[in-house]
Amino acid sequence: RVSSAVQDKDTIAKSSKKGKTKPVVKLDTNPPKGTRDFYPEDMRLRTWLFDQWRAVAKTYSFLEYDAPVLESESLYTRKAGEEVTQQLYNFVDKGDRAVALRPEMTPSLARMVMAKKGGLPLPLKWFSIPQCWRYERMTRGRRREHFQWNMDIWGIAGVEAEADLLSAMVAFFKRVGLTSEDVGIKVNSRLVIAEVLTELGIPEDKFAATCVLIDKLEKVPLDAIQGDLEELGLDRSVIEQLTQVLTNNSIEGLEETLGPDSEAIQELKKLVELCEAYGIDDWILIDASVIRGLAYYTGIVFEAFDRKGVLRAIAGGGRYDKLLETFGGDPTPAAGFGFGDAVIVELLKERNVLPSFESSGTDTVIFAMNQDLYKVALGVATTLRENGQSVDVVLEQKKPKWVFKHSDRIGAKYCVIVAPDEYENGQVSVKDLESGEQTAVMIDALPEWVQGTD
Ligand SMILES: OCc1cccc(Br)n1
Repeated sequence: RVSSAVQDKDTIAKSSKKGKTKPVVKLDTNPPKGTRDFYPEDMRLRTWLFDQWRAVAKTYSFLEYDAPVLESESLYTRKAGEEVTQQLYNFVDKGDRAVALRPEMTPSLARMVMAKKGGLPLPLKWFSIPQCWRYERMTRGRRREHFQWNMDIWGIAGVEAEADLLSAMVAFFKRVGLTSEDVGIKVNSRLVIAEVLTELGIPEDKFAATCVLIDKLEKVPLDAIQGDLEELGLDRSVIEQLTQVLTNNSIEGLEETLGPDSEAIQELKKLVELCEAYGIDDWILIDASVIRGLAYYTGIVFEAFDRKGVLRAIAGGGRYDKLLETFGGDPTPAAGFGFGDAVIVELLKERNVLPSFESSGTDTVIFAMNQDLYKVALGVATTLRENGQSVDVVLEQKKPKWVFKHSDRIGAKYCVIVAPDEYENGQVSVKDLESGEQTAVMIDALPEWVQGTD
């Protein structure tokens, strides 16, 4: 029985066969709410972006890993009010298990590291490009999935890890044609907040949730989080004093507040020195207002942004030394970043540095002028493919006009025509689709011809 939802007249096309009306449900061709289809041209862009991410990961000697998109919900049941856990794409499966589509990759990575119980030689530098999910009421029509380049270093306690990660982030920006005029990376340390909260007598077990609240303050006025503050037992004056400190955008300014012995100041100074050694200091800004919305960050945090201030954060990351312990694992230092696929593409389009993806990448379209020569064309196609060309065989009898139009539409470079006259001389006709020049080539000489093409 077709569900009542599709019984309405708009979606049923009546097909009358022998007078019987058999309702045919018209398929809704949209992808599920908040998700995207990637048609070939979209896929070429996505593959190009992932190739840039993989190339940088390789030059930084990071190894690729992956994990299921479906995880136990228990990986994300942190009680710090983070957006990412409040918008979990979760459900109970047919085995009555509480599961979720991963909203981020770091907990899966932590699970994988923990599963090896110290059997993994540290430090490890791993990367992944997982599709991550959230279930947001479509009030704002925002996406529910994105691909996020994750780069993480486990086993290094010093800011050397953060500096290497920042350098990798900059290497990507430079690789895709962005400069430090286009993008900056704000750097802060949650130790700044920790030291201020300690000074104000706030117990350490409230730090994470306070950070999440402060991060929310960037988007909503203080009144909107008053309830959360009271729930945390935080006096409004604490937040006002804290936000005062967070307006600092220099180490010197912070030093006045925190004093020269501050651990936060020491680590920020060292990180800046290392960034100078990487040659990326012109990308880096100290900005004490950067908190990031994930509860598990424990030290340095950073956020890449477009300097015109038009777009949302491009990428973000930081140190999360306690994550494994929250899963019952051994204390293991860790730092990493996440880099979404949507904002960076918006930025590249806006800065006009996105390559064109119109061409299919096909080198040669081949067709037989008549059916008798079809098998000859297949042999020629095989020779061209075995010599490394991407070859599109016209699989049905078509007139040259159609073939040239098709070749042009897919952006092929050459068209090989198998025609009776040339074939009698053991040749095919090759048309250079850019110059329009057409020449006869011996079939036996095609490997050399391929080598001579660009
Ligand atoms: O950046 C937060 C996030 C998580 C999962 C999916 C999407 Br879209 N966005």
